[in-house]
Amino acid sequence: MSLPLTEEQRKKIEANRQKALARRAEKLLAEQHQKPAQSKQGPSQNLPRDPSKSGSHGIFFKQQNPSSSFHGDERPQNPHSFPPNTSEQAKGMWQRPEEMPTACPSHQPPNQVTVAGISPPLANSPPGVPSQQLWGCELGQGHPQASHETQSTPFTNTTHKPLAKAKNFQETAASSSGQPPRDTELETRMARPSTSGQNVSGSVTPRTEGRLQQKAGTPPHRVAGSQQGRCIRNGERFQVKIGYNEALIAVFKSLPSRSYDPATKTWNFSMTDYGPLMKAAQRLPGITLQPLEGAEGHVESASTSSGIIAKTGLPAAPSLAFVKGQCVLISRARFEADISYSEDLIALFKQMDSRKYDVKTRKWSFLLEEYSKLMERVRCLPQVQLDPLPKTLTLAFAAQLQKTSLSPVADVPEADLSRVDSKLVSSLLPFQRAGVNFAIAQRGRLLLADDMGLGKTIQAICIAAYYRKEWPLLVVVPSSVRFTWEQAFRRWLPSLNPVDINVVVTGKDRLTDGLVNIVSFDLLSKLEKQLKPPFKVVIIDESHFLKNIKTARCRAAVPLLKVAKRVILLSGTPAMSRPAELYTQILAVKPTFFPQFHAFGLRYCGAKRQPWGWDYSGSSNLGELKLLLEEAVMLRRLKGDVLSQLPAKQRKMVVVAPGQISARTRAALDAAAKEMTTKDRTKQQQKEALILFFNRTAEAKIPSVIEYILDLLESGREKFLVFAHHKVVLDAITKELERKRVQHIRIDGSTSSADREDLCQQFQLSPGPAVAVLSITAANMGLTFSSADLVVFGELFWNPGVLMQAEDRVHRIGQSSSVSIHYLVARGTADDYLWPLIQEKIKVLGEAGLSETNFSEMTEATDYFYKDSKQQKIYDLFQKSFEEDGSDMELLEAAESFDPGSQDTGDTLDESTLTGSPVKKKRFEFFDNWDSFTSPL
Ligand SMILES: Nc1ncnc2c1ncn2[C@@H]1O[C@H](COP(=O)(O)OP(=O)(O)OP(=O)(O)O)[C@@H](O)[C@H]1O
Repeated sequence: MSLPLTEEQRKKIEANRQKALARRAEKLLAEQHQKPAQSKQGPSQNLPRDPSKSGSHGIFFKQQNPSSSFHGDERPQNPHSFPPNTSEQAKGMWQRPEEMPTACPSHQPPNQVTVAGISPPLANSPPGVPSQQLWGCELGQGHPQASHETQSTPFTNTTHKPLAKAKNFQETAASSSGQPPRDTELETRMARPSTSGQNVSGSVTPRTEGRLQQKAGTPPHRVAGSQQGRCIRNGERFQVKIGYNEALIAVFKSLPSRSYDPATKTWNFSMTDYGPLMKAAQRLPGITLQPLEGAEGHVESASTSSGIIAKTGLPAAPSLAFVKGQCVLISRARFEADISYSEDLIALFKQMDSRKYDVKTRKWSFLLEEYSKLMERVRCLPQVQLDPLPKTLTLAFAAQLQKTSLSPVADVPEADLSRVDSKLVSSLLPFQRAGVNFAIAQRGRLLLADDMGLGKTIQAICIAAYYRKEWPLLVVVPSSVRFTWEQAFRRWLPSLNPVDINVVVTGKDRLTDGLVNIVSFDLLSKLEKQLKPPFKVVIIDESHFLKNIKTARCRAAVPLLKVAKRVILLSGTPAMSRPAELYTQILAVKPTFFPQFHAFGLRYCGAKRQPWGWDYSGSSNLGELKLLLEEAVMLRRLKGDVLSQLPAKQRKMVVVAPGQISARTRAALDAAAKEMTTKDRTKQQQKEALILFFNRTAEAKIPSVIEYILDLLESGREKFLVFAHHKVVLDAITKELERKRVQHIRIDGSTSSADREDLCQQFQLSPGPAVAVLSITAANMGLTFSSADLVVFGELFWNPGVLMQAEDRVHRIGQSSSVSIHYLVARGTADDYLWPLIQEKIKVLGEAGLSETNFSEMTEATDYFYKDSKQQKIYDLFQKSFEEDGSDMELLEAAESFDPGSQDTGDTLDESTLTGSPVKKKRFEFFDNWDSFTSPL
């Protein structure tokens, strides 16, 4: 690591530089005098006035001596690329492409190096990233991982002071757009007959310099002493202090970056316009502009490159401007150079067969197969730093780079699924089959990011079943859907013996007891020790739960995923607000892509250094990130893409966790069930027992329902309806939503008709996340909530007609999407009887042609109801009770007035009941940060 230069050292270097410049000038002048004929003609007559014109004829012109003293660049030069011979300078200042070195010589003397690929001023680089030896072309070929590595090097370069200035100028120019803004009207007016844009797609607008030559349009001489002014640096811009001059003002107005400050009555410009302005000013009679301190090279460059012979009669010097930019992937086949203007660079670009110029973005792009060639040549341009594509990209797109694949979309072969249960395979929708093919082409490592409700579960089970020989399988899921997954395995893999499915319910259970082991995120981190030997096949549902690398769940899961052979991540919303959230999921699928977060952060999170450290909350190069993900990590289809393959309604039965029912509630439920089946009870007593059972079910389900709602919100579900029946359930849900500050409305029996309409509108128009908490009986008709496409039934209701009506609050005119309906069903509660009852009734209605809906076709677990004699009895009782006149009313009233706190069971719904076990409590604390991860900082 070098130390920064002292002031004294800097002065000495500058003095030596000046001496060298003077010597060089004298020498050249002497040579000019010795060749009067040639000097009469002037080198400019041997040179094309505008190198870009020549470029259009397929000739590449390259200045031979960028180390020429006159532009003030003291960087040592590559003698092979730029012969120091002065006669060469005079005659061969521009060179044909065939004369251009195609690669930088690798045998440079240590004191003669070019700086292509180096980020000056290296002294400004942020610390924290290992230093890299960057001198010399051959080092450029080594592709420092990405620009950030270069920038991050704590490196002090003793020869880069003026260059540092130039770099600063260019950084302004290379800001987000990469090119200075342009005045198209002016361009049309002032365009010279340049052919620089020929042979490219779109036309290249003439450069500012050319416009200014025409604008000024004056002979190249000056009227001495008329009007004097000077340029003053002002941050990233410069200001011109000079009295009024009409011609000069016209020049100012032609510059794209112009800005007039009425307070100081001065014009100021970005450094990109410095050269053109100085050049134009030199051509105005009577105007003398003192250049910016330390930027004399710009002036020389400006005058000489426009064909004006400097007083010394010396050949044109190259522009001192240091341009810096990066390569960015813009499609599977092409990359773009995101860099500001450089004459040499444009000439080089024009040598590429696949070049394209985009007039809108003003950027050049090329086929990936020309990437290596281009980069090799760019490395030989001393004043250009074009950062390469990250290595990860060149590996992911190796086929395109080597020209073995030019297909605009990836070719995914059809997988042989003969080893997977035919029931599953034949049920796959075409897009689901394509998803399985993609996963197998990716060797079982992918992020399946299909929109919600598109059937990620069935696809994941199919992919995992393809690798069945490598099982035991681990399935990590939010705790609210553990049992739904169990049911899905039973449904889709009939070949799997149900006893081989192990749902881990407590921290004492074994994680490896089954062939299929289903565990919640939270329990996984507790059972980490049981992960040896590691699982070879792992499914992670709602993988965005891993987005925060600091969480215990992430720390437990990521190492496991890195070593697993197959990793199937599922998420409808892999990132909700920023690319940083994707990092752990990418790491899990492709551990070698970005082993260090910093590299990912610099490229895709717009990383910025702040006084407190690095800020990775932004985003950058998102198009490229998407391409990389689609190529090698992620498959994502939106509902709209596959709508024609989807049913209008998709129902899902969600088995909610019985583990969340407290011991007291469980005892109360059992007592009520017993009461219903006890002999010699009167009808009234049985009915009372049924009401109690129903009420206790409501109470028992509250924590699971709330957890499920919060899981949905965390998963990015923006708007949905939650139907419940008991007041106590509706109250608990709204209370929790208030606590979490989630926007919501509530409509129940106490809501007036006028308010219902208002609330409905409020929900419909709400732009962000919103939940409508609705009473099944009071809000099942007359309301439209078509801005949502998901309905959750926290409770079941015995009348399927009412459920259908409730579902249709979203499934109605105005709804353009397929809607998802989730029924939350709790085992060991009244749901055991209500669910089959509902199915039975719907079946009957269907047979009578009164209902098109068949629940069992689109829901898991049709075998949910286990018919032993006791259960049958309760079921019959339910059926009878609900069919009798007036029963509904009695049950409804009982539900409305049910207050568990007033029951004589001593079982109250306090905070701890809601939040359940200590594990749950912790989980709820996690959700307290909900706001922070759903909205950008
Ligand atoms: N090919 C299919 N055949 C029958 N039912 C299907 C099929 N695909 C999906 N389903 C059903 O559609 C419903 C939604 O599927 P699933 O829960 O897997 O969606 P998802 O993509 O995981 O949604 P989310 O992101 O909301 O969890 C389920 O009830 C599922 O059984």
